[in-house]
Amino acid sequence: MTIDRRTFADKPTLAAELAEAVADRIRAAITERGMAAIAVSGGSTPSRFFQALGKTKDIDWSKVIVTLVDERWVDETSDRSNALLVNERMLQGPAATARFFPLYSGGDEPDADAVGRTNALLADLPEQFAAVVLGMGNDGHTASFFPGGDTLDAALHTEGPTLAIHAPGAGEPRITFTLPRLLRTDGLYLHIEGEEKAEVLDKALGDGPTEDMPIRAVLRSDHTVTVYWCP
Ligand SMILES: O=C(O)C(O)[C@@H](O)[C@H](O)[C@H](O)COP(=O)(O)O
Repeated sequence: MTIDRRTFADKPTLAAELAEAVADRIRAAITERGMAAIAVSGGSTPSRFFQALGKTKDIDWSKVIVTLVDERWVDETSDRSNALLVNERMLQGPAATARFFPLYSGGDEPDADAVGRTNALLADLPEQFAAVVLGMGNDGHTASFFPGGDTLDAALHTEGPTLAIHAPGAGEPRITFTLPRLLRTDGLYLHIEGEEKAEVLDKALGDGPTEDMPIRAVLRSDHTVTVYWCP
């Protein structure tokens, strides 16, 4: 478990610095492997970071695949859609030529057919992500690894690449990359803002079961986690 905690003065500074770190990972992956894939989180925190990254000009965006670490099971017209957020905030301007792999594949429920359709699309992803950017909820969830999730154990321990998960705190049904798949990444970032989330992170770094705070499975993994935080 290696946690590299970085503190920034404010949200715009954090967004610019995180965008630069992810851009560096993308450029390095393109140089080494000819292409780059990144997986990003939805929610309310990443908007500024998406805009900063999407404006980056010195990336060959046509060699970049963008996907989500998790998605709410809603179509892309819903204001709950993480795909909508990424499309509106990141995949504009220079980044508009990137390919986007959605996790939502239609229908009311992420049933076996629907998840099968998503996983078939994701077969075109490179083996290794250049960067994975996680968020965290105040209940200690990350991606859609929610406390009380009906498939939490499988989400934390199987190859996936994705699976459906339902949880009391999740709102709608979710689809999420599994943790083993997300850990196949060059850079692993946790983007959190505000005092409350710093306290949640401190608690998660302490002793206690993973099921209570699933972010612990990430923090206790072999991968270095670089935390980007600002007040
Ligand atoms: O789709 C989602 O909800 C997520 O990807 C989720 O894991 C998110 O990162 C956290 O819930 C933090 O969300 P906020 O940034 O809104 O606090």
